[in-house]
Amino acid sequence: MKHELKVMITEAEINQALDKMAEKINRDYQGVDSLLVVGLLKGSVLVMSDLVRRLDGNVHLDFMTASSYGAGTESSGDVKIVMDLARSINGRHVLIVEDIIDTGRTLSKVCALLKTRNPASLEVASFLDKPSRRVVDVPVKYVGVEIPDEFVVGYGLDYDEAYRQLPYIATVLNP
Ligand SMILES: O=P(O)(O)OC[C@H]1O[C@H](OP(=O)(O)OP(=O)(O)O)[C@H](O)[C@@H]1O
Ligand code: HPA
Ligand SMILES: [Mg+2]
Repeated sequence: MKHELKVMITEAEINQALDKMAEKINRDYQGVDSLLVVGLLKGSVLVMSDLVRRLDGNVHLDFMTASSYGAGTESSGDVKIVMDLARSINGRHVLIVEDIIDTGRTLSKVCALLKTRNPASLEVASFLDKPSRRVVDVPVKYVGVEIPDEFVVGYGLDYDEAYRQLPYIATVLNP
């Protein structure tokens, strides 16, 4: 079936939001000798690459794969760590980058796990935030855009793995 998409956030609006997020992050981490940016695959790939290009200082990258949404639009609630980080985060300043925080289950699980590994600091930057859907409370220090309770695709976000490559964010009118 062909999906009908309606643009919610344009490429220009994404870039404006990224500029603001990066400005805050650069201000907060000024003077920190190195920042480890952790992208949660696969959703964070686009925001990760666009955000880190805007960061100053000594930035290192690592990735983790967490997955809870199968083929549908509802989280299974069962968050699996499919691939772990490549290196230790002991004593590191860690910034997790996500495409979206929805129920909060993914970030809650990942933050709890990473906290046990003694980072010097641990914060979250999520491009999208759907606060009305939250089931688990997770502190997100940097948010690009707050959105209403609609299933969105594009800019890393998928519907059954499709549409991640879109340079804008859209709603699916006929899921
Ligand atoms: O706040 P939550 O309700 O947990 O939802 C947010 C998470 O769900 C999506 O990932 P998904 O598990 O679908 O994997 P993906 O990143 O590979 O798309 C999205 O990328 C976030 O990681
Ligand atoms: O709105 C969404 N779209 C795609 N994936 C998601 N994972 C959580 N929420 C969403
Ligand atoms: Mg994800």
